[in-house]
Amino acid sequence: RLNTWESLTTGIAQQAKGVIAPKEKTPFITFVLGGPGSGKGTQCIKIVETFGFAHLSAGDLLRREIASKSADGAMILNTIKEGKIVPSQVTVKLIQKEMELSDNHKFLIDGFPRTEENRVSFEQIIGVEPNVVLFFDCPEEEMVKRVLNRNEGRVDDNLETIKKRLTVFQALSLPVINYYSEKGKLYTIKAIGTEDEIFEQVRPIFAAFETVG
Ligand SMILES: Nc1ncnc2c1ncn2[C@@H]1O[C@H](COP(=O)(O)OP(=O)(O)OP(=O)(O)O)[C@@H](O)[C@H]1O
Ligand SMILES: Nc1ccn([C@@H]2O[C@H](COP(=O)(O)O)[C@@H](O)[C@H]2O)c(=O)n1
Ligand SMILES: [Mg+2]
Repeated sequence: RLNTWESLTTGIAQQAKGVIAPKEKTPFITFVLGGPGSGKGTQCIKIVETFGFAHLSAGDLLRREIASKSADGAMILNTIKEGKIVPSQVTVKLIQKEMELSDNHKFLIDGFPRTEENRVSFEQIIGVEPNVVLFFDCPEEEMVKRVLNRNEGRVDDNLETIKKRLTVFQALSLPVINYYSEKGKLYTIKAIGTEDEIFEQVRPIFAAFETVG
């Protein structure tokens, strides 16, 4: 059985949808990592505006599942309330669907992979590795302050859940960050200062890839 990218590039997924042309361009995948409130989503908006990526936020896709009252919705809601990680199969399928529907070949995958299990599952199902991994490195105190001020009505933006999310980040997400560091794919951003100051650290990373082609 072909993985997602093999079927996209051979045109099988498109033909099934009634679209004839296969995807012509090699995918360019960026994983966007960092603790809760480190500014991933905020910087992704700027990257999309400047470099024309498609933004896929794993958290947003999961929240959309809850809102649509899908079969997994209740399980996802409970998991997010607890600050835990949703089974990889569920999250990767949501990302897969968005990638297949997109006309873009440049993807910013925000808040994923959160665990080694997420990472391996993506490699197996999607069949590609990231080109770039961004890590927004932010002090815990600042992350807590930002999340508590976010005011978007998220069920996990309260002190109790934030503490759990920080523990999960340390225990399960840092190993993923270390993995990509060892592979030479990690770009660490000092995620303090104004949004614009932080973006000035991000910009040259993608600018360098633009000139390479
Ligand atoms: N540089 C910054 N300085 C101060 N506040 C910021 C900065 N960047 C983002 N924020 C604010 O901090 C909050 C969290 O930012 P954002 O939602 O981008 O974080 P995130 O990493 O996506 O978090 P989560 O993992 O919880 O989704 C938002 O209210 C955002 O407006
Ligand atoms: N790969 C992921 C990403 C997110 N979750 C769950 O969603 C919560 C919110 O995610 P944000 O990226 O918007 O902060 C997160 O705390 C997890 O509960 C997940 O399970 N797997
Ligand atoms: Mg976010």
